[in-house]
Amino acid sequence: MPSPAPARPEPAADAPLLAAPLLEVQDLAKHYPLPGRWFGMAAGVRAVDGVSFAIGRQETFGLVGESGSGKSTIGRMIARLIDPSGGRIRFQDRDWLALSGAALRRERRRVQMVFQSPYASLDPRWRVADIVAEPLRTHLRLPAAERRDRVAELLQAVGLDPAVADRHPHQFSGGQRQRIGIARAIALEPELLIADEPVSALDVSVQAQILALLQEIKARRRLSMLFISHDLSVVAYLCDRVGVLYHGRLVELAPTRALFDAPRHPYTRALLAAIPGSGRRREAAPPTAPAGAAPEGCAYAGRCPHARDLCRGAAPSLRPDPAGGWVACHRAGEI
Ligand SMILES: Nc1ncnc2c1ncn2[C@@H]1O[C@H](COP(=O)(O)OP(=O)(O)OP(=O)(O)O)[C@@H](O)[C@H]1O
Repeated sequence: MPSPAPARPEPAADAPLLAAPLLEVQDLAKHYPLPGRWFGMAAGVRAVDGVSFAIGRQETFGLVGESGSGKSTIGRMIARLIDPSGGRIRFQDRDWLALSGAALRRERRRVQMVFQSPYASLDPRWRVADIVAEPLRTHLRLPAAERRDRVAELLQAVGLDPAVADRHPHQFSGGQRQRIGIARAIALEPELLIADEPVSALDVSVQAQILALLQEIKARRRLSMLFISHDLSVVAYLCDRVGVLYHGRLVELAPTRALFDAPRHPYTRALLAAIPGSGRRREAAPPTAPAGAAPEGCAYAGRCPHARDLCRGAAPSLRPDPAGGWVACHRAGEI
């Protein structure tokens, strides 16, 4: 018999949503069964587990967490590249998960992704012009001459000379390739850009340039952005608010400044302390997200210096914090 899913805490009724958001994610989940086992949820990986947040118009929302915490899975579910196991996504007040077939193909242009690796995400056989023009051809069916003009415009918008349109990706540096990826992502004038670790494969020297480009494009085109990163210092530069993920769950969500000035969750504190030169005292071992099924209690209890029996027995839900953010910690009020 497949084992039943263990009881999960209900999300707080007043989960961190906004008055008139562009995107609203509620109780989102993605569970993967472990290979060779019965498909009982308890036996699988809870890659994402009951995540709720919203992104406002022209807001940049950061999702931060260690490798394996579920960041990319959330981004890919919002972009409709993979289907959730549960939960709801509303985009512009519409049921985003109800879209299928032609309607999905038509609507998904509103949400576009910039991927981590500018090496893997660009087909080496294609010319830059074809890479950037591809969404224009398939979604808008623009005639060739208009496509050429539009490609030139897009290359300029990302700081590239339109004369490079005839070259192939291998003729560019990593930073330039990421610019090409950004040009392709904005070609259809999306309303939400999902940037999944867009600078982590790049040399440190070019990371700042790409972040500045994303910031400029976001402001000029009045986009909203979901910015995914394992690096809190990068998130601090770009994001208005930040959600901290641990083991598939949001453990803290707050305006960026508040999160950095007064982190509430012990995991957020550990992440901040791990930033070189942060001057923060380390409270626990460097944070790494454990693989496998979450324990019944708080997933962070095993490495949390503040954990008590309560933390090991029941998972805390995300609750509003008097300081203005949201935190999922039984002891947030005491520590
Ligand atoms: N197709 C899949 N089948 C099984 N497990 C998966 C699959 N995709 C992701 N996972 C698991 O889901 C969890 C979350 O993965 P995800 O890639 O979303 O994390 P992440 O925070 O983006 O990490 P990274 O930065 O390393 O990509 C991980 O434990 C991962 O192994």
